[in-house]
Amino acid sequence: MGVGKRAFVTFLAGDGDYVKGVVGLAKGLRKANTRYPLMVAVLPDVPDDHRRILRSQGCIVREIEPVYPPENQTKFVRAYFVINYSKLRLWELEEYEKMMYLDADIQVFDNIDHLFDSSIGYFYAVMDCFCDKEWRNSPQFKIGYCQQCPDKVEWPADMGLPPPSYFNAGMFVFEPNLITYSNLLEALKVTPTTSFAEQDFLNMFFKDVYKPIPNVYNLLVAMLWRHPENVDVEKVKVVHYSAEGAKPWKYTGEKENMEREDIKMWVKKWWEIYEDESLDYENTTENIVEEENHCGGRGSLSLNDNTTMSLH
Ligand SMILES: O=c1ccn([C@@H]2O[C@H](COP(=O)(O)OP(=O)(O)O)[C@@H](O)[C@H]2O)c(=O)[nH]1
Ligand SMILES: OC[C@H]1O[C@H](O[C@@H]2[C@@H](O)[C@H](O)[C@@H](O)[C@H](O)[C@@H]2O)[C@H](O)[C@@H](O)[C@H]1O
Repeated sequence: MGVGKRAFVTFLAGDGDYVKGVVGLAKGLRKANTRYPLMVAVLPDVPDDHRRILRSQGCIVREIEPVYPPENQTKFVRAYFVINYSKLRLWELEEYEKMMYLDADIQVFDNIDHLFDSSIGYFYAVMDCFCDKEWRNSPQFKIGYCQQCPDKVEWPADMGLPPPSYFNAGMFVFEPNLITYSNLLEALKVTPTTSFAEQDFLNMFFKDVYKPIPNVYNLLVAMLWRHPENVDVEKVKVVHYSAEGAKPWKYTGEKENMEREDIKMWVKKWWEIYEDESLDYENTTENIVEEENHCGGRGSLSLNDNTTMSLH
């Protein structure tokens, strides 16, 4: 693996509007003064003009091949979740020692570079919630159990052990490694697909090395109404707009819970970053520094401590 090289990485598929999420994420990371670049792992169906937009925002654009699960009759909670198995390609990026994956519907409002210094050998992510109706076919939903409030409804002894801690796969800190990558692909071939697609698969695969981290690093907006007692809004660093109707770039406020004042506030904060031209890569100092360091085209910039971020 790459000695010391670190990067954020997100995933983009299709020619739709998730590209706006990635632009927002790139600008949010820049505003948070991260030291590390943002790579965008794109499927072949991401159009050239979207790739150009991402490069113009200083992102590293890397094409990956899709990963499909074995043929199966499972109905994913959302049909398009099948493309999310392509996240498994990220373990092939061995030129990086550590990477932090972020969904395109995530925004980083505070510097989280310190997460890259976590001990090696573990998989770091935030625990998910089982209360959304999308979990209605799960045993935990059927008895009203959620790991966010394990004492509210006790796990019945006759159902065996309670499920192990289960993470949301929209944000995680991991170490690319070709052996892990090969093991992931081999395991996928023999693992039946389930409702939450690659999120379920990754939870199964990394269950012995998964280390929960505080939800300030991936606040699922549904936590605001499902488990407000577990949320300290003042300390939130990362917001995950995963609830239905919460994607800021297509927010209308019409879906359930979207009329909440706190949702409106987080969507407004996302737009303030997205529309802030001073955060566009071409208007930032590192771009100027880069051009001073390199005659001609954009190369990789040797970061010094006071360099904010080089998205190149
Ligand atoms: O048409 C799509 C759908 C999903 N995604 C990527 O897959 C991630 C997971 O999908 P989504 O955000 O809809 O899942 P959620 O976190 O809302 O459950 C997105 O954040 C994007 O990075 C994408 O690029 N194009
Ligand atoms: O493909 C499975 C997806 O599973 C996760 O989303 C879910 C999860 O958060 C549930 O708990 C919610 O109920 C649901 O709304 C939401 O879509 C990840 O955020 C996403 O990146 C991706 O891995």
